[in-house]
Amino acid sequence: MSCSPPPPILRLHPPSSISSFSSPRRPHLSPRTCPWRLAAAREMPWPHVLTVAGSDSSAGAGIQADVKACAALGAYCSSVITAVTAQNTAGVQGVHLVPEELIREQLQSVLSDMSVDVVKTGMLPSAGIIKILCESLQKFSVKALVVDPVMVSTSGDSLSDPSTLTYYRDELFAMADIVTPNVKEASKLLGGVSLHTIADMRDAAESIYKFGPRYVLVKGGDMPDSSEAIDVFYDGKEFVEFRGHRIKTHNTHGTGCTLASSIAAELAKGSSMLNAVQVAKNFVESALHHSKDLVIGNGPQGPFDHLFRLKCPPYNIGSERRFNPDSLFLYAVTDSRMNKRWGHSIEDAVKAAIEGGATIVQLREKDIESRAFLEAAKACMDICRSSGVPLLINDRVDIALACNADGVHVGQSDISAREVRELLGPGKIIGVSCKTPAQAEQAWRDGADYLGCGGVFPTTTKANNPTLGFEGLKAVCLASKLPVVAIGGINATNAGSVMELGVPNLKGVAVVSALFDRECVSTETRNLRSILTSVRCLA
Ligand SMILES: Cc1ncc(COP(=O)(O)OP(=O)(O)O)c(N)n1
Ligand SMILES: Cc1ncsc1CCOP(=O)(O)O
Ligand SMILES: [Mg+2]
Repeated sequence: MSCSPPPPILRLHPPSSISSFSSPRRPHLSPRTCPWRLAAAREMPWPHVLTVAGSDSSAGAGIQADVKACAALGAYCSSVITAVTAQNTAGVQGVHLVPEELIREQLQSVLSDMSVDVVKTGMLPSAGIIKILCESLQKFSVKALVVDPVMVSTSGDSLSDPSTLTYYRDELFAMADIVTPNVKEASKLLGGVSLHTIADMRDAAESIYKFGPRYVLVKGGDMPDSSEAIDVFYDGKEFVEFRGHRIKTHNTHGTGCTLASSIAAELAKGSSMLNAVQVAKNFVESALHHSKDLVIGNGPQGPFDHLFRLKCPPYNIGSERRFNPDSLFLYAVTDSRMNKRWGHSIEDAVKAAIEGGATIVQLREKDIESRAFLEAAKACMDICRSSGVPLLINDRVDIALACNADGVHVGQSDISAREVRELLGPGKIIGVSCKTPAQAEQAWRDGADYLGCGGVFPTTTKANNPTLGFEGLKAVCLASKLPVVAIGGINATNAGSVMELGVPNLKGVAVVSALFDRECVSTETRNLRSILTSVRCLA
């Protein structure tokens, strides 16, 4: 690892340059002085995040992003403003620090009165401000502390004094539940090491963990040359890689603040840390995807729309896991007969497929009793959640409900997609097998998220299944706006030719025997993935 050059230092106006407005002092409210408010809080508690951060005049990042993200995820967000920045889509033009006494006062006002669940920190520009925050956190206990060590803006401008480094490392991190540096911030925290690989990110997470937080998330969104945005999560024992799709957009201003405040919102709602990070990643990815074409400002980096769900079809509102059609890229569909043949458990087979790069998994277990199926499905859900890979259940809505799977895949002779939607609710993924344009039209009307189309080639995995060939596949794709995954007889020899059809809504291939009727599932999956990736790169 080599050292990277320091970012440019921006002028930070000293606190003395700000005139502080003095108002007549009123006592801080407490349940004792205001008992009727405690009764109201008991009736309807609202998950509450307090953000301690800087104001961003362009409203893409900072306090403004935190308030919008929490609102979108259903948490109340109060704010303690540490600095006022002048910035736009071109960068940061100025920074004024709020006087320390007023920061202390804001903290006291909110924490003494408002039953804060989680504190999330953003821009903490001076060592004095970090000290005041630590004192307040010692005085008022909260459920969790999320520290986003904002030091450099995405435009490369410095947002904190170098003296804060020691206070972050020695004081604040020890109180934090999670610390969420990006690679530049991780590098700064660790004295300038440069991070180029996932292995470097793991090392950095381990080193930052030693400063005392319970969890570390090193964000890899800035790592170059990858179709995936990989974040490394570390709990002191194990690493989890959160893989997201890299959205092609210039509207990324405020992603770090949004991710951290979304984690805080989910924790305030009662999530586990791993689940909070997963929901936050999905939320940011969806917001970026929905804001790809926004034009706000003339600079190189625009804001995105935190409230994108207000514009989504009703069945998507409130869903925690939005379906990303790109996840159909390499769809692994299990088969217990094949697993038995090779002595694999369902869990081991799913683990191996994910290790090899499967982007979505379906449990298609035709010969298994319900109780055993549910046990396996629950174990597979844990495996898939911790890798950020969606898990669907074939045919069995009851099993999907019982294990809280991400969705269900049904065919023409199964329960209809409309009824599945009724049962599963708005946030789940529903796939429907279609062989004709008329079936594709019906699936869309019924609220399906994607179509499975095949058999494209002859297969022995599914009996009496007519072969459609490329013509049948293309006819279904062209008849629908829904994303399509091709299935049936697809293997390493012919997968490339399927993707080379170049139909825009054909998003990937679903495969059973070429992955699972094999000794080494991870090797077969890895091989197929690299074939698909090379076709995509050429397209
Ligand atoms: C991705 C995908 N596409 C198609 C199918 C086939 O579903 P169906 O027609 O219901 O047949 P069975 O799989 O239930 O035998 C699928 N499972 N997955
Ligand atoms: C479930 C299904 N639906 C259409 S073809 C098929 C079987 C695909 O299995 P394989 O990938 O082994 O050909
Ligand atoms: Mg079926």
